[in-house]
Amino acid sequence: MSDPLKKPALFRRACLIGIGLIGSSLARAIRAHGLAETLVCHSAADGSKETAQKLGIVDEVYADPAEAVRGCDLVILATPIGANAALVEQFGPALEAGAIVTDVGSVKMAVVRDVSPFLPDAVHFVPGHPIAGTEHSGPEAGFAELFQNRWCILTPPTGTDPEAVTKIRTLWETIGSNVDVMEAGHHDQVLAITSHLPHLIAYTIVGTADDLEDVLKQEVIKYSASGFRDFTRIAASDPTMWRDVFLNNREAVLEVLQRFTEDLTALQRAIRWGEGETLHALFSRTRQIRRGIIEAKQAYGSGIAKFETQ
Ligand SMILES: NC(=O)c1ccc[n+]([C@@H]2O[C@H](COP(=O)([O-])OP(=O)(O)OC[C@H]3O[C@@H](n4cnc5c(N)ncnc54)[C@H](O)[C@@H]3O)[C@@H](O)[C@H]2O)c1
Ligand SMILES: O=C(O)C(=O)C[C@]1(C(=O)O)C=C[C@@H](O)C=C1
Repeated sequence: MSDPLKKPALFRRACLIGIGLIGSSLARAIRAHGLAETLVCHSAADGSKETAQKLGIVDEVYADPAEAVRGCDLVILATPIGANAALVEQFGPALEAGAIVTDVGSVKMAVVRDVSPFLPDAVHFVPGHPIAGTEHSGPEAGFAELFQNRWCILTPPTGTDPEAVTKIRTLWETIGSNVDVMEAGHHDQVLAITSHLPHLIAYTIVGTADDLEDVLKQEVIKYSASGFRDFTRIAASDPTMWRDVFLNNREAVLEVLQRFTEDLTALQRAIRWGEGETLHALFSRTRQIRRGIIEAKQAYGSGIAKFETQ
């Protein structure tokens, strides 16, 4: 018999579209906090959904996305952003009135552009982006604690039902995230410099090292227990996900890349002409910035600083 005193779950039936690193971490966290009575998923025919079922992190798996979302009051898109439009076109007509659709994509303007046209009027769309991840992919790489003490940014378009936004905020806060709400275009500009450009630099530097002559390449591998190793971790991130990020945040990335290239050229000049003061002044400024970030993270109680200062 069901317990009459038991609080109902935040969602009756939730569906994950995509059950890789982020989708499976969410599935585990939703399960751990009892946020959905039933949890189902659809994913590409790459073995993800079968693995998720074997891991016991979802109740049901579906090969057809429209079948997966039927009867759900929450649908979470956790696929590479280039896959969104075709998927929502398929499952949009099967969504029930009042359902909330959200996502975890690393770019927000393009997601709103791709998803909104295929959603029925009676469905609420609350785009989201957890600022948490690793270089690993797939359902086995996920873990329930991934979002603890991390930011999640929501970018609801003007006019979005406030109750739907509150429910998605509650979902993220329950699994341990700090939530901020901002406009999608602003999100894309901020993430272009804090996440997308660093990944582009990591992909470039590792590619450049790999293009060196054989002897040098051996040394790179041998001595990579230093700063270079951190770049190789980032450069191991999922190629499909990151291709889609750069293709879908083109303007903002090109803008910061332009400024970065100018600053790099100025540094190149300072090195060429022996301008030690210029170099010292920049390095002192950036050292202060790093210390400020660590202090701010400690103030927010984030676990990030703990790992980064080791
Ligand atoms: N990896 C990160 O660090 C990170 C962090 C925050 C947000 N994100 C965002 O999360 C999303 C998922 O990234 P991830 O790291 O979990 O990737 P992942 O590769 O680990 O998982 C992707 C999942 O999507 C499924 N998929 C791919 N194409 C599909 C299609 N056409 N139809 C149905 N399913 C499909 C795959 O089967 C897999 O289950 C991306 O939009 C990414 O921008 C990633
Ligand atoms: O820690 C990592 O591996 C990440 O790259 C995570 C990271 C980031 O750049 O901070 C990557 C992409 C996201 O959209 C959000 C988080």
